[in-house]
Amino acid sequence: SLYKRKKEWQTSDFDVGKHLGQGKFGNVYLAREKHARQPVALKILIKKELLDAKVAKFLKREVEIHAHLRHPSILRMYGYFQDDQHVYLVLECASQGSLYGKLEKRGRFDEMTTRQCIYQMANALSYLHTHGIIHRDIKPENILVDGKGKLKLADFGWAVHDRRPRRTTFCGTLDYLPPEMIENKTHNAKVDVWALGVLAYELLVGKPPFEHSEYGDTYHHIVKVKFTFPDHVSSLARDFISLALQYDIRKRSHLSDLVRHPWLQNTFKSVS
Ligand SMILES: Nc1ncnc(NCCc2cnc(NC(=O)Nc3cccc(C(F)(F)F)c3)s2)c1Br
Repeated sequence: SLYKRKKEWQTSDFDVGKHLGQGKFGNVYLAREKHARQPVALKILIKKELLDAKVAKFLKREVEIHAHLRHPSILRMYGYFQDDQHVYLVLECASQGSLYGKLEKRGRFDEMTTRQCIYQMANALSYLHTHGIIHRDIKPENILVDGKGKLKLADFGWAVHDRRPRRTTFCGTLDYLPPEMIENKTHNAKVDVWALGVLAYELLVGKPPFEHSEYGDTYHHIVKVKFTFPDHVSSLARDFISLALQYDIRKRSHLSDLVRHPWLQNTFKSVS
């Protein structure tokens, strides 16, 4: 099987099939590894683009982190290989695509579906934090759905082994960033707790809590933690989300407390 392979993979070990998705630095294809006859997702990255964008070291760190992770709610990275133009990531295939795609189609999820999603992601994050890893990029685009409707956290492009607070700069959407990151203060694993609160809100409501057309307005609403719930959101869901969206990281719940929150109790773990 994929686990017991001896030598390095090469492209001839795979039959490449349909295009699954377009990522920031390359495309993802459905592929079959010829010997194990197992479907995988093959992410093909263009070396020149990685070098031009100066992200090669991030990718190296991601592979080192991701390849060693084993958890039912984390997308497996079986390995990687390269040739002169490309880097290939050999990934578990999530046949139902991304949670982003499902959310876009449905508009928003009901509470039961949302609770199942958040329960699985809270456990995946708890596993990461126990291993000293912060994901730092939790959002529906980075959460995939397998054939049985189980969620798989993916894309550890921004993940870090972080045992000490560090400074970093971000580009891209602010929606999921906590105050301490956009105010460029030190940050820690609690950034993922904040993002889990944003995720729970977005799945229930259909858009993230601080979304505004102007960057400046989003910034202002995040640092003031200014958001409102539509009437249909239950009081238990509001309580859960409010515990995660705390400005002060000392007041922001630990994941270990959130996984025990009444809102997440006895969820039956799959997304229809
Ligand atoms: N149906 C599907 N089933 C399985 N997978 C699918 N898509 C791939 C999901 C990913 C998992 N892991 C990833 N990792 C990276 O992309 N890493 C990456 C890439 C470039 C630069 C960098 C960095 F250098 F910036 F960090 C880091 S993409 C799909 Br659609």
